[in-house]
Amino acid sequence: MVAEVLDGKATAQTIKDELAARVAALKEKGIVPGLGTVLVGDDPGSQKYVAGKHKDCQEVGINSIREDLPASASQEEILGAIERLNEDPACTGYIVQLPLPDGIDTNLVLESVDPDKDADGLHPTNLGRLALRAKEPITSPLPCTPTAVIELLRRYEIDLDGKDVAVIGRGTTVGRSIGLLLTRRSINATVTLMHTGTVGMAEKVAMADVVVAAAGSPGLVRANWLKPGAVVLDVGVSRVVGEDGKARIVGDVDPQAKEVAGWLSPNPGGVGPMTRAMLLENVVTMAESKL
Ligand SMILES: Nc1nc2c(c(=O)[nH]1)N[C@@H](CN(C=O)c1ccc(C(=O)N[C@@H](CCC(=O)O)C(=O)O)cc1)CN2
Repeated sequence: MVAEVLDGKATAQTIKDELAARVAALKEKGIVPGLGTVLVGDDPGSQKYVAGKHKDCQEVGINSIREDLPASASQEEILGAIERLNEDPACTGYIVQLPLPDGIDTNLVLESVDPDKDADGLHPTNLGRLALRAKEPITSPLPCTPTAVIELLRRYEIDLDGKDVAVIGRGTTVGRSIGLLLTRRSINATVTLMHTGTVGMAEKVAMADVVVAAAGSPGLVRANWLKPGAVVLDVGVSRVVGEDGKARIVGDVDPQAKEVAGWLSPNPGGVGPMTRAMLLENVVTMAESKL
C-alpha cells in the first residue's frame, strides 16, 4: 500500500483563494481586515513562520502589522506591544508567536491578549468556550493547528464520526485543544491523548484509525506501529542539521509510514500551510462579525 497524500499546501492555496474573495467583499463594505504579529527574539523557525504569515496576508488582501522585539525584551515591553495591538483599530486580530524566550511568562502574555482579537484562539476565554460548548456552535476563534487538521480531513472527505484518534503531544497549540475539538458532538471522534508519560504508546497507536503526531520528536511514530490504512497527520516540527550542514524540517512520523498508512499528511507541506490558512480564516471571520 502507498498512502494517498493529504496535500496541505494545495488545500491551503484553495482556502486562501476563497478568503481573498471574502476579503474583497469586506473591502466593498469599507472593512479592511488586519492581522498583527508579535515576534520576540531571533529563533529562525519563528522568524520564518511570521514572515510566511505576512506574505499570506498580502496574497489575500489582509493588512498586516508587525511588532518585532529583541530576545532581550522584558515582560513589560512585550505587554506594551500587546497593549498597542489591543488598542489599534486597524488590527482585527493578532498572534503572539510561540515559543517566547525563557524567563517570559507565556500564560500572562497570552492572557493579556484581548479575547476578541485572539486570532490564535489561545486566550483562556476562547479555550474555555471550546471546553464548555461541546454541543453548541462556537463563534469565538479556535486554535489554528487543531482546526487545520480537521479542515484538511474535511476537504478530503475523511469522516471522523466514531473513529478512534490517537493524539501524541500535550502542548498548548495542538495536543490539549485538538481533543476538545475532535470530541465535539458535530465531529464525534474518540480520542486517546498521549505524551511522554504514556505507557504502551505503540499498542495504543496500533488501535487508532487516525493518528495525529504532534510531539516534536523526529521519527517517534514508527511505521510498524500503525494500523494498515490508518490516516496519519504528521504535525510535529523539528529542525535538524543534515550531514551537508543544511537545516531541514523533520516530522514525528517515520518516512516508511507511507507504506502502511492509507492517508498521510507530509511534513513539510501538510498541516503547516493549513495552520497559516486557518489563522487568516480566523481574522476574516472576526472582520465579518463586525458587519
Ligand atoms: N502563536 C502560535 N505559535 C506557534 C504556533 C501557533 O499555532 N500559534 N504553531 C507553531 C508554528 N506555526 C505557526 O505559528 C507554523 C508552523 C509551520 C508552518 C508552515 O507553514 N510550515 C511549512 C514549512 C515552513 C519551513 O520551511 O520552515 C510546512 O509545513 O510546509 C506554519 C506555521 C509554533 N508556534
